Amino acid sequence: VLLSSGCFAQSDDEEAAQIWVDQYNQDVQGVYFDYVSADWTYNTNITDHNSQLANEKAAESAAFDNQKAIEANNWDWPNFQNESLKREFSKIADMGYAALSDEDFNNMTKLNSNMTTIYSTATVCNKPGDTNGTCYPLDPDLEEVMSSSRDWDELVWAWEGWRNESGRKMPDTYEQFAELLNKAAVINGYADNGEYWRSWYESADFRQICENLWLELKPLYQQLHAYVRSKLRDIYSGHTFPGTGHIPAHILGNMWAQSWLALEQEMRPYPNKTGLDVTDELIKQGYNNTGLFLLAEDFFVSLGMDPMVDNFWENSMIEKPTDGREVVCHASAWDFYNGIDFRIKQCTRVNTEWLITTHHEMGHIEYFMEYKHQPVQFRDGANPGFHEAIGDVIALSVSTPNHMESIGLLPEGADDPEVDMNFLMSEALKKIAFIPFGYLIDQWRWDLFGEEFDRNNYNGAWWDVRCRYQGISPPVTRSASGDFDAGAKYHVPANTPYIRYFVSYVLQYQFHKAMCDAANYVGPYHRCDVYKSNEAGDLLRAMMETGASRPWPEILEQMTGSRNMTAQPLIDYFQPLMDWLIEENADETLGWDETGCPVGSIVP
Ligand SMILES: C[C@H](N[C@H](C(=O)O)[C@@H]1CCCN1C(=O)[C@@H](N)CC(=O)O)C(=O)N1CCC[C@H]1C(=O)O
Ligand SMILES: [Zn+2]
Repeated sequence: VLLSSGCFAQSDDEEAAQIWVDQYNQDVQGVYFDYVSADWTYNTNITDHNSQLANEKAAESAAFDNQKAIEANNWDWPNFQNESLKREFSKIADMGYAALSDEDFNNMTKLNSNMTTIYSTATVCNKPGDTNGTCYPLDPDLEEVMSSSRDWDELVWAWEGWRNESGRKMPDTYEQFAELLNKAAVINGYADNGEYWRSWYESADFRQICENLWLELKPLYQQLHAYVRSKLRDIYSGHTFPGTGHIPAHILGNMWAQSWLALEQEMRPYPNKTGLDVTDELIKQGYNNTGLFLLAEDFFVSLGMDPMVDNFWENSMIEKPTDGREVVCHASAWDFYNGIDFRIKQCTRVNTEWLITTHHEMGHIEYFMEYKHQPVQFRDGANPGFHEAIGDVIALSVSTPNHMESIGLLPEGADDPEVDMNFLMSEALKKIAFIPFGYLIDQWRWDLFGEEFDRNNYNGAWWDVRCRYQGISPPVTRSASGDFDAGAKYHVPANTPYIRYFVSYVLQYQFHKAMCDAANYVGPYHRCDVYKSNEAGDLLRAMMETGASRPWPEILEQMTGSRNMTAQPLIDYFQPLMDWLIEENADETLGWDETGCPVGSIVP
């Protein structure tokens, strides 16, 4: 509003503001649809041309966001009476990376796609015993070696080779990239990009809240770590483990040691009873990739959620293409912001792990569909951890012995207490093993953005948190500056924040408990299966449809009665296993040297 004095006063006309934002919500959907479509084309067909088109569309989308942020600030929205309108304006005004100049923004997206292309097309050659010079991609070949090989040297080949072909090619690019992320954050009034990312949790002491949750969960992790380390010492009796108590990172069944589920058979408390690895059953029963999706869809529909829409089946990429195209195999779920197009892109294989991942990705799709009526700025998780928890909370019911038996994937023994303990162990190998990993990635990134260490110690600082929090260590010497092992994990080159998974692993047990209580379930929570429960479904859907329209503590309270994240439901869920582990570990030395990595494992 131009005053007679020639100054601009911010308008407090909320009706005019509502009219403006209604128009914004019409216009923004087309802009975001174009950008997401171009990004989809690049992700499902990696070429320079498609990368360039996606970057151009990203720039157009950013220019739109930038323009709308400026227009939004014509209003005195911080003083709006209408809370929802104020919240919508605050999100439009916080323009993120669109604050950068065109040149900086284009440079940032180019650096980002360069690193994502390196990650998604890297291959490792010279496999021990190979004579034909074959080179292997991460997905599925190297991941298969990491989960099924028990040959120390073959595991070292895959573990070290992957890091050298992916992360090691990125640190200088990442340094420039981080500078641009920080530059945008500072323009928007944050100290650095880490503070910008943490702002999405709307909690002043978010970092402390996470540290407290980690400290609450650490005893459980240490018990599992001690048990698994003892078993691995037997399996790899010919090799020496560090005297500091760290576990060599390459023998935990996963390229990043973030899930130890691949060790389920060797870690089973009652080896002569069935475990919960249903891979063989899935294959025996002729499941194909689509079958895994239909299994997941059936559960969501049983809770009153929508089935996958037609164009989901037509346009999703559910397996690795065989026509020679290079694709970003890392699984992801896509919202095209038009309320119609929703897709999953993954290189599915028929096994237990992919059954879980398919539930995870479909959880995102169901959330997209539940909040599609919301204004675009509210089409998000209540906080990012909520989005990561939907699929997983469903998987907690699906994975139970009873449910597996009911869908014919567990031949027998669902009510056997020893099978129950085997089940809890397999859950712990997935969920408890993950906790420090989910926590540490952004501890490192927040400190990098906060310039707590410089380029010469990118990898030194990475291994510091890996050794201290996860109690693992590199199986071969790594360079503090020449290597960049963080870049060997998708989310770092792809620039996806990670603390959301740590938050999700806490929240999903709060959700599970609330849903089981709503379903009037009686018994231990680890045996609860909310399949077909209208009450559980109504509770979850009521939370999902609110999207990001209100502060997450209000939405959490509406669903669980608590405004805070609490680790108690997770701890209660695993209590029977914790008791068993304490007994089993009576003669074990718990933990590891938490001052850092074993001497000599990290060199300058
Ligand atoms: C396999 C899964 N892929 C992510 C996910 O589904 O979260 C992908 C890639 C990054 C974001 N993303 C999305 O799909 C988003 N569009 C979802 C949204 O809309 O917020 C993943 O990375 N996971 C699952 C367990 C832990 C972690 C890992 O594997 O380390
Ligand atoms: Zn996710």
